[in-house]
Amino acid sequence: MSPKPGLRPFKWERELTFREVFTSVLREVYPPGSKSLVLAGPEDGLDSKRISITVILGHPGLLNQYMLLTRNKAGEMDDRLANIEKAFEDIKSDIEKKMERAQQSTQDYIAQSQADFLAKVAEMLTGNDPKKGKRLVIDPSALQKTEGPPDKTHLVASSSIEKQQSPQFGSSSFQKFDIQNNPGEYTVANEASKVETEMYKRLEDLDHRLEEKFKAAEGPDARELSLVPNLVLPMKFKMPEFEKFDGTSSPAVHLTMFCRRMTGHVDNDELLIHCFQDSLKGSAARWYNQLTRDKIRSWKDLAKAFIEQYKHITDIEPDRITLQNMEMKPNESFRQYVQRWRDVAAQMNPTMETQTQAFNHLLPLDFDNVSTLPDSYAWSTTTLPSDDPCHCTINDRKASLPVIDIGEPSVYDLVRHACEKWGAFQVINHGVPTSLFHKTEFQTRRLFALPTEQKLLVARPPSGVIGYGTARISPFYPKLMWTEGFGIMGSPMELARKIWPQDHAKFCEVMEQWQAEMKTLCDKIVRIMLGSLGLTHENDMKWFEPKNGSDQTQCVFQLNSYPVCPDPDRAMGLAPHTDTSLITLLNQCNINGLQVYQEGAGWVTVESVEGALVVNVGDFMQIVSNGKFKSVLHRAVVNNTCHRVSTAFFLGPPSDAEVSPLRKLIDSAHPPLYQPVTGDGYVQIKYKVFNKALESIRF
Ligand SMILES: O=C(O)CCC(=O)C(=O)O
Ligand SMILES: [Fe+2]
Repeated sequence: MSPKPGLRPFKWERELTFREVFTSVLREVYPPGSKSLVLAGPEDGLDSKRISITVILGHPGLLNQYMLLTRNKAGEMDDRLANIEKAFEDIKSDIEKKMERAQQSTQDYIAQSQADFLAKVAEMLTGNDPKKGKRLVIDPSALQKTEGPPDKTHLVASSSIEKQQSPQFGSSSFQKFDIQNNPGEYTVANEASKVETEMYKRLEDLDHRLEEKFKAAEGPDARELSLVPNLVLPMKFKMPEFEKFDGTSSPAVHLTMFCRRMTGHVDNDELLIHCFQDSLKGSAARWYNQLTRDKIRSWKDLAKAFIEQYKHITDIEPDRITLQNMEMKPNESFRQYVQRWRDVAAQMNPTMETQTQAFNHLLPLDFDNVSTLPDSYAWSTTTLPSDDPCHCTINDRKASLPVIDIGEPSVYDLVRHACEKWGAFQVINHGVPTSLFHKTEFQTRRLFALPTEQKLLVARPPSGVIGYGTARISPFYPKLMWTEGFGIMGSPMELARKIWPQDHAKFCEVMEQWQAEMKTLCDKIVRIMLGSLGLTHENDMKWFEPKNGSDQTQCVFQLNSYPVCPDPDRAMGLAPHTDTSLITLLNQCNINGLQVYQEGAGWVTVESVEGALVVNVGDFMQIVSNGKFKSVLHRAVVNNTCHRVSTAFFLGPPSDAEVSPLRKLIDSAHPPLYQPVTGDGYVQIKYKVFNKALESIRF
């Protein structure tokens, strides 16, 4: 409201208590000695909501038109204020007492309700008929004082200024008065009664809600909900920990894993049905919950319904190649990667490869903690394909792999002969320092002597080459191999730093030196091999020469470890394979284990010669030589006396180089035997068909 016309308004706005309204206005704004003042009523701008007061200093000529308050009048007001204050204090303390009582009643009631509720739940759980359980009881004495309509106390003030509103329920504003914009009279309600009424209402609500809850709990009979109401849990039965199925992996794999966990109870249909829900989560758990007894009468029914429900997932299961190609993401920890890999593997058809088997092909055994040969490592003749030469047990001791002195004048003939007959030979007098042999072996042993956990810090991904892991050929055989390996390409710095954060320099230095020596020696040997066929690097294998100063050949350096084996006759170090290289330089580190296969002779042990290196003809050399040189089939066996290590350096063509039989070796009598392939293309073929790769590109 606007002030009276003609008055000069003076506004003073601040939050006020009831007391302040009087004391401040009368004593401060109009101090003793003031002649007169005009105190505006609500109609003159008293804004009760904001507890503000507009005091209007009137023009002296107009003063008499308004109510005149003198100091005496102010004294009267003081007295009345004191009375009102006292009344207020009384009301307040009354309210507080009643509030306390009401609060106590509520607490008692809630405690009582909770006790009743728990009793009901206990009854339900123990199988007693919940309907006969205790009813929810409200202690009437606790609420006695709150019954009946709330009474009201009216305080009537003689001045419109004294109007006040009752404090808000639940607010902490008992000290504060609102001045209601309601002329005439003001009322202070009996707040205690209001509080109690409110409480009572809330308690009723609560009672109602609890009753509803009980009804819901009692509602459908627990027996109705169970698929197996008559289930009796076997004595001492403990629910196994299941891997939870969430509707996104293969249902068949899940069923298999579930049944494995339930070993010993697979004939107990009711138990299987009951436990199966524990192996589900999310939408799959919801699917289980809507099953009814008329549909699920046996475990078979449930398994069938489950497969039917999730069969679409089986249709899209990934194949093994998908798995092999799953790379570790840059920001992924190894454990996360393993989990992701397992998840994908779990979607594979179990007949193709079970999850566990699949992962075994990636992570080597913790050899230190195994004293007997696990079944998955036990090889027999039936483990190998029937057309595999491993079936042949002949070992002609008289035949042995040629040892060739590289400085000999007849080296070309010797090499040519060895490559044609054996696909391999041993080379001596090669110029690689003996001390480097020792250092390399030392660092190799140092690496493999580390605890498995530490080696797993640099685990090799399934389709990867570098890092620690099983033999890369492992997925092609049904049994696992007694070996662990570490792949390097170029500098091993990144991996070595993860293994030995402070102490990797020597390892890196030695491994790099060895690779450099091996590369030089490979070049020399390839020249001799090609030369023995009347060819040269420069003219016949242009891709072999460095382009723009950079060497494009692909070199992989593999460290192998074959720990002492408790049952070497039934174990396999490295199963038969040919190398995916032009040539391989192998250091047996003075312990026998390598065997090469020779037509008519069978598996021949390559006797370790101090300081010698084994040269294997690889698949690429067989292609470029148009089959003249044989890529040697070889394997590694294990022993029960000493921990064998070996190092293999594989020299390959640049990944984009076209590899095909060299032209000079082709004429009408010698047509090309192999289709051209790129370096990478052939590696992919090998990943798919393994030992049949050469055959698969044959014309
Ligand atoms: O350790 C051995 O003797 C054989 C190693 C081997 O053949 C390979 O790493 O490819
Ligand atoms: Fe090999």
